[in-house]
Amino acid sequence: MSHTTADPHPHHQSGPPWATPPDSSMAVSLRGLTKVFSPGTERSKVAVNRLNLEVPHGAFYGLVGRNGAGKTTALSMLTGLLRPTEGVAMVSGIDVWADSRRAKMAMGVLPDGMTFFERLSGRQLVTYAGLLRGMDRATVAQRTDDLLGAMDLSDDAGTPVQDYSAGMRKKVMLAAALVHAPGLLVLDEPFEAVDPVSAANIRELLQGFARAGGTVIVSSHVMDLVQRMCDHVAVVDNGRLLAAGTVDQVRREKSLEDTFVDLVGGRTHVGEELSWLRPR
Ligand SMILES: Nc1ncnc2c1ncn2[C@@H]1O[C@H](COP(=O)(O)OP(=O)(O)OP(=O)(O)O)[C@@H](O)[C@H]1O
Repeated sequence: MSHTTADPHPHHQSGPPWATPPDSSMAVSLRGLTKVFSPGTERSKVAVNRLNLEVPHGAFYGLVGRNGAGKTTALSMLTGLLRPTEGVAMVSGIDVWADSRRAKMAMGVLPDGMTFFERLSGRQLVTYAGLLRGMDRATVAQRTDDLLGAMDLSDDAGTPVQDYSAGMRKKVMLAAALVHAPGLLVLDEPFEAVDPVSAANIRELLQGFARAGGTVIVSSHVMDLVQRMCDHVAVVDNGRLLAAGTVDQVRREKSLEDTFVDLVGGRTHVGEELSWLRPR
């Protein structure tokens, strides 16, 4: 039996399967971005399916979708961490997979659930991230202090990252993503496990960055947060883009949460299906 899901492009066009080329005037332009895991096997999975997206410079873009919708996979292909099966990811006119070194210099990335060099202290980790980007020591030292302060980590700057809580790890990784002041920030679930005071500080920092012309892409499950914080939003489900645009265009007159549930469907009537789940 053939597994048609393994091949997202069954018609084998000769040229690329997108109508217009990537837009190099955008902060991010995705064309036909596709990831098939374990192609040609029974476990074959199309995690991201011909994603097209335009992110203008200065946008604060939210990426929302259910668990397993393909957000992390899409962001990993955009940031040079996971090679696409097909399609193009462009950052400020730089093709991420043709010129990944230059593309990576242009972005700050907070990957999902990844911490590197656990034995370094918070200060060492952020310092290392800065030096790795070719910055001079004095500037790195100044920015590291500023960032650790903004993340409420000054008191723990000397503690090894392996002893940090989940929220503290998230914050120190965010500081490491910001230290070289990139034009584009790509942040996977930046507020997960972060306390409300730190979240408010980070939100303010990111909004200031976007107001100054920087571009931010965040993935999140928290619709209320996206509605309040972002000016644009993209909804993905099953690897496909369901809607994208300004938050007001996407949600129209409703709340983003209601629009999201309408778009992706799938509300289960838990009360009926789990009727056994009742305290006796
Ligand atoms: N390395 C992998 N091998 C096989 N399948 C994978 C792999 N990584 C992700 N997937 C599958 O791809 C789909 C998309 O996963 P992804 O992590 O991108 O979702 P997500 O939208 O980030 O989800 P969440 O909100 O739960 O973090 C899921 O069905 C997942 O099981």
